[in-house]
Amino acid sequence: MKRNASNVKSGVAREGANSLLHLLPFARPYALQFVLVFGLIVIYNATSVLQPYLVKIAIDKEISGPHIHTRGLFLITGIYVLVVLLGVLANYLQIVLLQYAGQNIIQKIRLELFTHIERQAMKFFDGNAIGRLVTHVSSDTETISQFFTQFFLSMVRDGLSLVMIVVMMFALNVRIAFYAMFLIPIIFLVSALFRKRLRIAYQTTRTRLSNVVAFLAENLAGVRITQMFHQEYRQAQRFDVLNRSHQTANIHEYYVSVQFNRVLELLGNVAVALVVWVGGGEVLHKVILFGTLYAFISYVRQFFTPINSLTQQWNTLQSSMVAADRVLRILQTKPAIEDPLLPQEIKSGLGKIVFDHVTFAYKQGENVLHDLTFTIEPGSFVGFVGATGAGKSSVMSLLMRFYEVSEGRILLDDVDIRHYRQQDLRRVIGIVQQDVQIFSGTVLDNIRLFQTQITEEQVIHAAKIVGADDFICKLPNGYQTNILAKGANLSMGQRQLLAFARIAVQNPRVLILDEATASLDSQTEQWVQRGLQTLAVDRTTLVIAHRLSTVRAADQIFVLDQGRIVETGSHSELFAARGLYRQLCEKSGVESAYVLSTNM
Ligand SMILES: Nc1ncnc2c1ncn2[C@@H]1O[C@H](COP(=O)(O)OP(=O)(O)OP(=O)(O)O)[C@@H](O)[C@H]1O
Repeated sequence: MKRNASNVKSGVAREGANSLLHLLPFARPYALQFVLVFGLIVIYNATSVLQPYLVKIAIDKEISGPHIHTRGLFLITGIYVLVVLLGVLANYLQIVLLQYAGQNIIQKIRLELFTHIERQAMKFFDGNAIGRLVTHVSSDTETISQFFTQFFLSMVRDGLSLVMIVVMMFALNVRIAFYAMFLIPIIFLVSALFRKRLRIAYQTTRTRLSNVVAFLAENLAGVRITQMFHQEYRQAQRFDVLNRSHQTANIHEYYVSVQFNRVLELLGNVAVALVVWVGGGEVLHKVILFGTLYAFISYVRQFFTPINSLTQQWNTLQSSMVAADRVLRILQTKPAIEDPLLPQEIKSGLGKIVFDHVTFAYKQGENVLHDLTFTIEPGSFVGFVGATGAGKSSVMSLLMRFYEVSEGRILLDDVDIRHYRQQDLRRVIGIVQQDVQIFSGTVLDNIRLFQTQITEEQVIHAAKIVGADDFICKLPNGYQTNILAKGANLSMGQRQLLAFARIAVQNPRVLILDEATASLDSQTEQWVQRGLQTLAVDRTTLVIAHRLSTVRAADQIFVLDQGRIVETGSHSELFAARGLYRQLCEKSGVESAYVLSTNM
């Protein structure tokens, strides 16, 4: 069992390492910077090991020698200062270059990730929570950059530093060097023991922090519901539990880290004591000079810094591997819907729509639409009605090609929509949903969706057509008014009118209204209806409405039931047929009153 677990673990590590390798091409353009960084690290390390050696020369030759050489002492002090300055400069340049490369690498990975996510079909978003995608684009890329900056830096700088220190010690005196090395196996043993504890502590803290963040994101998004159901106290308690568990993990992480550092410090001091004991004896017996002993003490002290740093880097490596794995998994997910190699131009047709034996399933084997066949004539106004879950929105999603049909085909102006480029298709089909998406920016930006080639005059003209101009002009800065997050400073009806203006600007030949008026009060619904009527002129318009009044004037109404079209006809035909449509009308009191009055 244990073996299995370790096999799984090594498999995960291998995958993580492979993922990091796959991301290396992002670092390739900065190869020169990395080479320069390497050179600068060598200079910096050389200056570090040179410093104790210069002091040794000063002590042995100039201070404790038979003659006092003030000039020599001055010269060595000067060289020492120059060496220190060179080290500082090399270190500074190395950090700047490495950060430059690291930040450029994340910027490129982030852009690639974002554009890749944007190209994905809706199926991808069904399986990947938005919160997680945000984490991948923001913090996972940041973690990967630490691999290029911290991990790479530490491996080269600290690894080289250890080698240089050991070489210097052996060059100075082999016997004392052996004594100084005496503790190395113990240091490695301690490091290995702590590495595991540090890794677990680090991962626990990260996991608990992401729980806190996920809870926070979910709750802030649903804060209205929390307030509506007076759940503030209960949610705060749940948050407190998560927050405390993160606090405990964080304190434990520091505790392990401090323990490790102190043990290392203790071992370092034991090593110094050993060197003082053995080296001091050698000085007394005049085998070595005092300066050499000083240099040894300095090297032993220097020796522990890279060991500490290298041990800590395992955390960076582990988290970079996990992050690289997640990022790569997204980058390697091919969009479920691809454009054809030789796309067909969308000709200026009128917007005829044909569903030809269309069957569709979100999950294989669970069909939600069954063998739908119908034709919508260009410029007509059709309604889709049916109980919740009947499949109305799914029909529209297929027409927009957010999902791919499982069987059959959909034609727009007699061409299978799979022969068009998705961009072209969506340019000629406009959709307005009940929940209007508002972006940060001005009213103008939101209507023209940041397409600056659309002039302000065109935007104003579009707003006038749908009747949005009136309320926009009353806003503090008119079209230049900044809209608050999620359109908080606009009413639901105003947001709908804004969405209509968006459509009017784009001037698509097909218009889809997905329950656009479902939650408006009757006054607002009236002006939204007026906007809609103007918008629908000369366009094929498909409306989904729970309020049947929205579609009673439709040329044709499709009644859906469990993914099948069960009735088709005009309002009066369907009402007279006394089928499902009539039942739906009678269920909604307002509708039946209207319908009955018009039928009498
Ligand atoms: N993204 C999805 N993944 C899996 N199943 C889905 C998804 N979207 C809808 N469904 C399922 O497909 C069926 C049809 O849903 P659809 O949203 O098309 O119905 P609808 O008639 O528009 O309902 P409503 O009026 O409530 O919006 C339902 O059973 C629903 O649970």
